[in-house]
Amino acid sequence: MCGILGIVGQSPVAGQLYDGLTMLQHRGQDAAGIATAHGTRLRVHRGNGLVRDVFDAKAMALLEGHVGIAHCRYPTAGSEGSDEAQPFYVNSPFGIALAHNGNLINTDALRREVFEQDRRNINTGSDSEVLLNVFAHELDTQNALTPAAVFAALEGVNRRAKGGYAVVCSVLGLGLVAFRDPHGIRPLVLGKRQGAAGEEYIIASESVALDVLGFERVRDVEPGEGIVITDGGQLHAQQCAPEAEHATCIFEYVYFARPDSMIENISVHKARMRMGVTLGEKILRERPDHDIDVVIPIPDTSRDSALEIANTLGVKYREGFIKNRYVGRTFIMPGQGERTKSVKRKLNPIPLEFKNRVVLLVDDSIVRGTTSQQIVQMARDAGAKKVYLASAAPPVRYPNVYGIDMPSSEELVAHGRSEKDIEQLLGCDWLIYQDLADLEAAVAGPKFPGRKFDSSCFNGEYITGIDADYFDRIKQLRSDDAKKTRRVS
Ligand SMILES: O=P(O)(O)OC[C@H]1O[C@H](OP(=O)(O)OP(=O)(O)O)[C@H](O)[C@@H]1O
Ligand SMILES: NC(=O)CC[C@H](N)C(=O)O
Ligand SMILES: [Mg+2]
Repeated sequence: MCGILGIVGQSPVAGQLYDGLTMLQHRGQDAAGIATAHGTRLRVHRGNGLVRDVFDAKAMALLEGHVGIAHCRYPTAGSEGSDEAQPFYVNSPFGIALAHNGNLINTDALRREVFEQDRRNINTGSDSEVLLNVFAHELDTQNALTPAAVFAALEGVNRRAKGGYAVVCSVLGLGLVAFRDPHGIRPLVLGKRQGAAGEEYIIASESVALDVLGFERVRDVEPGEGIVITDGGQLHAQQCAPEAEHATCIFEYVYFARPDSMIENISVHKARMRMGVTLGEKILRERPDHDIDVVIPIPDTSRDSALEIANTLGVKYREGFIKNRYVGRTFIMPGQGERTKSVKRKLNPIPLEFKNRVVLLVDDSIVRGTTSQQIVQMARDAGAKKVYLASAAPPVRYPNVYGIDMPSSEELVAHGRSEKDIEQLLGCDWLIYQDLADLEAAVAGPKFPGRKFDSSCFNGEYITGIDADYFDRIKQLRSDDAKKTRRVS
């Protein structure tokens, strides 16, 4: 998952883009970049690393302009190289920089089309560079640079691109353009702020970026909608795709987003708390006479649901694992070796919370099982009498193809295994998963009962439809083995 944002301000925006990007760092730790529009030039600075590593004072000073976009990357396509850091830039038409969160599922076909029909070269393995060139071509055919021309171009993009995409672009001579795929798989939110000379706007992956910069949340960008905010601060919005089923990725609520974000008018924090209540109720249904002494979260993301499980069970909640604040998120690290090593460096137990107790460890999700396998052992080593494990999400059995890098089902611990098999593999005394219907109801909450989500990694139902051979192709390109081979060669 990547983090994206764009700002149209009345004063230089580079510093604000930097601050906003640090609020989205949890969405991508591999690379970061900013592009600003200044007169007739688009200034771009990008590179591998965390936001704080990529930018220094000199780079920031060059990022002049009152309009700009920013990106932090968690790769799902191409390589991890610095040439695939975003924003991407094309000089024709007009000069466009683009930042993309998501993943296209027809990249290969589009790449061929772009080369053969649109006569554009794609220089990297990135799906986002392909998307930029599709947009550039469609805008070029409009022979105008107006909001109406952009909306017509976006109709073309939405016809051609398939998959998950939330996008911000800086178009020289016009302003900021944003759009979201017709199903609204990836999140995108619009905010505004009163400047001295009128309104200033922001568009970002998550509302936390708005909070820190003093923008008020206006609304989500609608699925299939295009938004143009001109350099002068005029906002234009139009639907650019035929109506399609709205299905935001449920994994945003489970793991990706920060709890202090609002996505589609749902508080991520509250959604996670409700997941805890429903899972607590399931535990009580399955084991009314349970012997759990203490509920312990596996920090960070599981905390909200773990607390509510404890409240529902009427059992103590204890922070038994202390997180090293200088180690990032392990799941979005690129290689399995690094992920495995990082769990130990990241989480350390406080033995007195485990000694002679029956502990219920709670995680938000179990994907490859990297975290849970080690944590269960750590709990035993710390003296736990019995170790139970609860997952606030159902078993992840299918690849994600819309912006989460889990391309190969064989790498998923739950793939092809029963819950009993997984319990054994993870080495716990009892493993309990949330049911999918409960997860969906918990996220929808009382305000949006029956709301539909993209839950493909749990049920294998892909909202865009998917070619039968797609999974084999991405497995060859993006499995951990394929990445390892690429790094060595
Ligand atoms: O089964 P796995 O493949 O290990 O993946 C799932 C784990 O990875 C994530 O934690 P992460 O360390 O990325 O971030 P967090 O600190 O936000 O929980 C998630 O919260 C689970 O703990
Ligand atoms: N996680 C994402 O949103 C990734 C964006 C894009 N597919 C890339 O790999 O750079
Ligand atoms: Mg975690």
